[in-house]
Amino acid sequence: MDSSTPQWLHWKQKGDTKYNNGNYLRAIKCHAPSEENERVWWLTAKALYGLRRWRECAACLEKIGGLYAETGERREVLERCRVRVREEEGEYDWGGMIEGVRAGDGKGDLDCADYVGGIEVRPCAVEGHGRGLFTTRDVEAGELLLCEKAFGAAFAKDEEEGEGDEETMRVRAELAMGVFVKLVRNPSLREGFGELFAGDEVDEQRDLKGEVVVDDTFVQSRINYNAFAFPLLTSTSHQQILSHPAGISTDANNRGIWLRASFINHSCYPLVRRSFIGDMMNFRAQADIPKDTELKFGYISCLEDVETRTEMLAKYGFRCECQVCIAERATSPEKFKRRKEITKMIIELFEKSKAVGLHTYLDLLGQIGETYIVSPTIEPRHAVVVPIINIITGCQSSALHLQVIQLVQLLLINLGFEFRVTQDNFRVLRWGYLIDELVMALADLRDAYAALAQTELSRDAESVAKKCYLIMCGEELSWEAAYGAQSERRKGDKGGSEARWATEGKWREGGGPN
Ligand SMILES: C[S@@+](CC[C@H](N)C(=O)[O-])C[C@H]1O[C@@H](n2cnc3c(N)ncnc32)[C@H](O)[C@@H]1O
Repeated sequence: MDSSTPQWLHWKQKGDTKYNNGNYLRAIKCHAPSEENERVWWLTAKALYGLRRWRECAACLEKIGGLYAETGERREVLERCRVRVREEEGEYDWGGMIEGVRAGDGKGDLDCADYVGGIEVRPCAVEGHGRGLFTTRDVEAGELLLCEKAFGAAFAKDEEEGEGDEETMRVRAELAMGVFVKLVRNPSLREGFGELFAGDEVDEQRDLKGEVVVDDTFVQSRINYNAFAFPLLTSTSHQQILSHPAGISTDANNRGIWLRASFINHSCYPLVRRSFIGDMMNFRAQADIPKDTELKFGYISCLEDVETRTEMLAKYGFRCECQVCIAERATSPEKFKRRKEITKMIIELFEKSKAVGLHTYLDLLGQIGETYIVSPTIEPRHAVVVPIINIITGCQSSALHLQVIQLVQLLLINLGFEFRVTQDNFRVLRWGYLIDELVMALADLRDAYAALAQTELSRDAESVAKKCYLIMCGEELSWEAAYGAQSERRKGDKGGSEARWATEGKWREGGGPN
């Protein structure tokens, strides 16, 4: 230090350098020893904001406000702190967040706080499952259980610009580098990151003080087990899934890591659904869930067959023994063969536009059902989804509203839902397995009831459809554009449902039951 430099200025300059390098905690330590200097407090407040310590940041700004004249910039940060505190209580401006993602030019780095509702990390009772996320109270289907900002995220370039595997490698490397730099600059974040599952045999280095060394092993071992790809907006990928033949989202090449969400274990029959608005991940309950239940969700697509799922999960170092896997493994090869044959028969009927009545399709769908050895509440009957969706589309084109209603109800039963329908009331009693196609089918149910002037039933069907949409996409605001009165599908475009058939054969207009 130059002897002419006052001590407060020396600490301030040191703190500024640390702050500019993103080393917030050290910045606070440098700034704090100074007297109640306006600029020092302001930098301290900004450092606290960077560390996501909103309440302390607000207290700091209020302190400056009490000592010095107000400035617009400080008022703005104080207001942002207040918004963050409301977010911590579960009050989010979903519309503003969607706008933020759209304005982000391919990046979804949102300035939002985390919300944790009715869940906590606990050790699992099953040996080898480590820790898991459990409900601390009864929760209802659709409830927001977690909204968490990524600890680190890397965003893929546009499809055209990206170069397949090379782009995937770039995104992975960017994520690892971003996490590494963050941990090196902010020692206070190391403990939380270090808590993540890192495999059983990770060889971590310790320094002379016994503290873990932030190196490639420390970062990469945790990224391997906890990071995953995510879309910028799940509402967009929901539409893509419905309109792409193979049901694959083209918008999930970004990669991120979330600390709290990382404690959730896998099941092929998930109880929660994860969705994204930028780098904010939402977990919503997919059913009414009692207190003290372990929440699980699908690490991989649960629509794959059990061999593929087992292979995909092997990279996480475990074999899934959930209810679906157990049932599927116990099903004989003959039953799988029969399932395939019947599905093929249904496709052929469609392709040849044979004049068959709905009862023929219902009979064949029933035969698919007989190839399952347990109830759909245990193992959802995925094999009926594509046929039913296509038969619904066929019925719609012939204005067969009663048949649409019958088919959507059949789909619900095959996915493990239980419901009650009276003359003026349609209510879900038990939530089953949620898939993107179900939202579309429930919107069709709403339209079919409306066409038959069953207004109350149409309203109830829409409310169930909207709840499913909320669970799948995280928010309801985009519902109107996707399925509302002004949406393309209400104007005649059925959201590409015809293309769903293309996985096995091609659906043609005019096919289906008569
Ligand atoms: C993202 S972590 C989940 C949290 C982890 N249980 C913990 O204690 O930190 C993923 C790891 O959890 C374990 N795991 C997750 N789901 C499992 C399941 N269904 N059966 C057995 N182990 C599971 C596996 O070791 C997996 O690699």
